[in-house]
Amino acid sequence: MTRSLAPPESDLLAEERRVLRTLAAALPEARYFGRLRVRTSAGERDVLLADRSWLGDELALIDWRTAPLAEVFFTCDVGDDYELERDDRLLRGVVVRRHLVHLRGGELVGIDLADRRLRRDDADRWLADDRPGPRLAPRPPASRTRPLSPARVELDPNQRAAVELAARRSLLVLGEAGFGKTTVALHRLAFLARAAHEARRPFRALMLVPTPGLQRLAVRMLAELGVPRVQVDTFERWVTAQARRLFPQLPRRLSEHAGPGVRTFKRHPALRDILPRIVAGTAAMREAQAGYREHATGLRDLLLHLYGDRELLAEAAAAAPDELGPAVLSDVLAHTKIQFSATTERAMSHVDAERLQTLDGRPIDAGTPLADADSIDVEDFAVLFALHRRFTGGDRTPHGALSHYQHILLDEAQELAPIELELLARAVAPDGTVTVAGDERQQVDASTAFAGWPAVLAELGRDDATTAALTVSYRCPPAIEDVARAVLDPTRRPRDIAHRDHLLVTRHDSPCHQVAALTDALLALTRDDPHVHVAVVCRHVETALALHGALARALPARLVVDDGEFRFAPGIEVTTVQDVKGLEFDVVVVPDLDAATYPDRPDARRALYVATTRPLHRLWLASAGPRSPLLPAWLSDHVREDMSSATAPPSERRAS
Ligand SMILES: Nc1ncnc2c1ncn2[C@@H]1O[C@H](COP(=O)(O)OP(=O)(O)OP(=O)(O)O)[C@@H](O)[C@H]1O
Repeated sequence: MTRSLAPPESDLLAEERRVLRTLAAALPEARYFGRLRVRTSAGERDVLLADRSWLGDELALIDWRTAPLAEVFFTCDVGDDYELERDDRLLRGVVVRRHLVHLRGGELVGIDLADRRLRRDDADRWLADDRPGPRLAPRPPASRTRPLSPARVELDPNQRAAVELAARRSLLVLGEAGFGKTTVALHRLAFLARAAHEARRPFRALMLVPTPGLQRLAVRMLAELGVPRVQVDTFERWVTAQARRLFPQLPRRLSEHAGPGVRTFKRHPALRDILPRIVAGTAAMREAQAGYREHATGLRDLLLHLYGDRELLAEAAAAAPDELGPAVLSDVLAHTKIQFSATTERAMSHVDAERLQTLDGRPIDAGTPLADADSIDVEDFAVLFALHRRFTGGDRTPHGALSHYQHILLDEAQELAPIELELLARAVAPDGTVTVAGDERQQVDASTAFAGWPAVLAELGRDDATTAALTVSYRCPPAIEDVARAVLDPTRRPRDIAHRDHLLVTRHDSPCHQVAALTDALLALTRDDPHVHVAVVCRHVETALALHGALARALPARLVVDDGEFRFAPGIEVTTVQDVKGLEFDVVVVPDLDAATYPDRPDARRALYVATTRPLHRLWLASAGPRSPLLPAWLSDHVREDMSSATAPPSERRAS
């Protein structure tokens, strides 16, 4: 309902205008997002939420991201008592006012109270709307039961045919997100394990997934399916263990500070093309052998010849100039130089070991550019196996042989590089088979150059694999699926925008406004639907860290980045696109749908596709600032705009 302002609301408006005038007089460029008035034993005072701190005679700005009083703003309502610990003192008070403000061109255009918005309309009148902030509709009680575990679902005929394919055949499982690829692949594994058991054949299986989160989920599902003795790992962990066993002389330290170009180069097919040059011996290798150079040609030194030889790198880069530009080569050369320098501990091995630790007990190089000295990259292991194979014709060393499996299941296989697939092909036992599950639309590792499924099968030596294309969607409601498909293909029209409850699209005046809206909406949702599992999925780790810091002041939100420690249970988890591959949640919030985070580029489309295809029930797309061009055009009418972006101030409208 919209109405004129009641007298107390008019008083509040006048008060807010005074605050704004006072601030403008003291700091003409300053802006603020909200006001908190507290009463303490020293009297009442106002603080303004801004993006910096400042203390004036009558007003104080506090940084909304870090100030302790900002926590009071996000966690308390008007009338609430609060207590803050600061410098061993307890600060107590009562919240007297708490509201967000909307400014445009320095003019006040709106004030958001807990249950109302005061706003200036097109004719310059101030009105009050009974409008709470954006809300996610709770799931209907009937759909609150946990979805069936993939281990317990009734397979459809298409899925069953794939699962029960003759045991000697390899399988490629394709389909859009949520069509049951992982489900089919796991059931296939169970089917093969049973068949081997019945035939009294040995059955050793390996399942590789891209993230620790999916690894944990897969382990659970395999236990539910009753499949014993399957090793589930990420490729990185598996290859590290294999390399450590077969090449124990390699450096123990894994690098932590390689530039982004290093991973791209080391996983790129063009790198493989120059390996024969190392096998034949480069000029530098011949000089080393002749004793003119310091380095011998031990296995690891081959990496120095491979990555430290500018001419050889340039030769590889010439084959893929778009992906392996000068920045990539500089990253590789600089990183190689550091990796092959001695650590300070080694260079100063004559000094007492204890004196080579920092005060907090860390190695003296930690946190310095030398931190990666004498280290190896996880990507080097596949390269070393490839070199070793090219030199010796096999995968055996004096320390053992590459492990072999009767079955290898590769989930999310679109992320694997050719040199990794080449190694995995050799890990399949002579009578073994492979299941490959994947979706090229979900390829998000920026260092992978995906060359298509025929190329993947060829690398694995499985051109004869049977392809199962899954066609039934099981995870996302149609309204969400339509959004996800249109993210990939903007010409796709929605089948169904009737189910509005499934979707919420908002744009906020600032990150502070956005955090306030997310906090309020998630608190309301978890109150109405206590068993809901929510993921806030950011594209970048830095955003996840910052947003978690802001949300965790008011909500029991957990941060899950890199370690895959999802609870798979009710709660709120702040995470990244990379971490949620293959997973699903009741509700997904994409909080960074802005133009800088999701520009009109294929990699951004794929990342957004992954994020938008995780929800079982609700999807909230939110942004502060210019909206991403990837938001489907037909959704524009459904965006709930914050004040300033929706209403130009009268002065601007008159001018235009
Ligand atoms: N036949 C089925 N009946 C009911 N539910 C199913 C069926 N097959 C799969 N599901 C459910 O669909 C959801 C998605 O399945 P799954 O994770 O296997 O899909 P996916 O294709 O691997 O997805 P992604 O590409 O996102 O990894 C899961 O909740 C799973 O339990």
